[in-house]
Amino acid sequence: MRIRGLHKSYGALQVLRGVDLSAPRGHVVALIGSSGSGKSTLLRCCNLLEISQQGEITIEGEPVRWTSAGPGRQPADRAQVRRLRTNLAMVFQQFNLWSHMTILQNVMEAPVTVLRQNPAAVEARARALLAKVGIGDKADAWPAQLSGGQQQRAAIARALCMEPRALLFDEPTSALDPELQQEVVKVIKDLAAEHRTMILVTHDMRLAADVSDHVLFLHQGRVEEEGPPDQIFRAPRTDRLRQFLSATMAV
Ligand SMILES: Nc1ncnc2c1ncn2[C@@H]1O[C@H](COP(=O)(O)OP(=O)(O)OP(=O)(O)O)[C@@H](O)[C@H]1O
Repeated sequence: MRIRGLHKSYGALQVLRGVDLSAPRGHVVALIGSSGSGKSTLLRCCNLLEISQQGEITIEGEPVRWTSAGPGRQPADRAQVRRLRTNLAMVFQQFNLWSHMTILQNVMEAPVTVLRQNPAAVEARARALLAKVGIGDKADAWPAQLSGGQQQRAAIARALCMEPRALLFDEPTSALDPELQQEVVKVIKDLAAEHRTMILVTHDMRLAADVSDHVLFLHQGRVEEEGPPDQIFRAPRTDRLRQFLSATMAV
């Protein structure tokens, strides 16, 4: 995925002000920055959940086509949007599992109804993914019967079941108690070790340092500094990043 010169405003509020981002295949990119710096907005613009007003988005070599070049632009091709969204699975802070479906049904739902894949094949894949994230025994449970960490792992299995080209994580551990965060962190680390393409918004600097190949530090809608995690976390170049890290690490 490649983004060039992305701008996004909500009314008079300029949230993204010319952001570039590259997430080559097999790489993990972490987005860090203080609250309100535009991290989630950038992630949501990547998969067109939010529509940016300016800039280019290219996914798997395919540029998004727009109706016009102006601020009122919309994606021009609905089929393209569906295809691109299918290729970019998103994991949210609040899990967003469907409460009226079992865990297995949650994981199977999109591949069966959206991709129209064979239910028996999807079920086998879903069960394998639930086992992979360590909740193979919870297939027939309801979401409310699971801990937050188990629900988030189910949400990750659901994203993986779409066999996406890239995974987008929006603060996947923020809603969890510290002891439950670790089980989700382990799953994300395992996925990073498999060289999956991932973009990860996180407040957890240790997670960002452990799993990412590249880190973007956003400040007021701009990329203030970027680089490999060693540089970002051990040898920050800008005062803003130094201040951000010392404030974050002090918490
Ligand atoms: N739908 C929206 N309508 C209006 N303003 C919005 C909307 N979504 C986000 N914003 C504003 O855009 C700015 C950036 O928000 P965003 O959620 O992208 O920041 P963030 O860096 O992810 O913050 P956090 O770490 O707190 O989640 C904030 O000022 C926020 O209030």
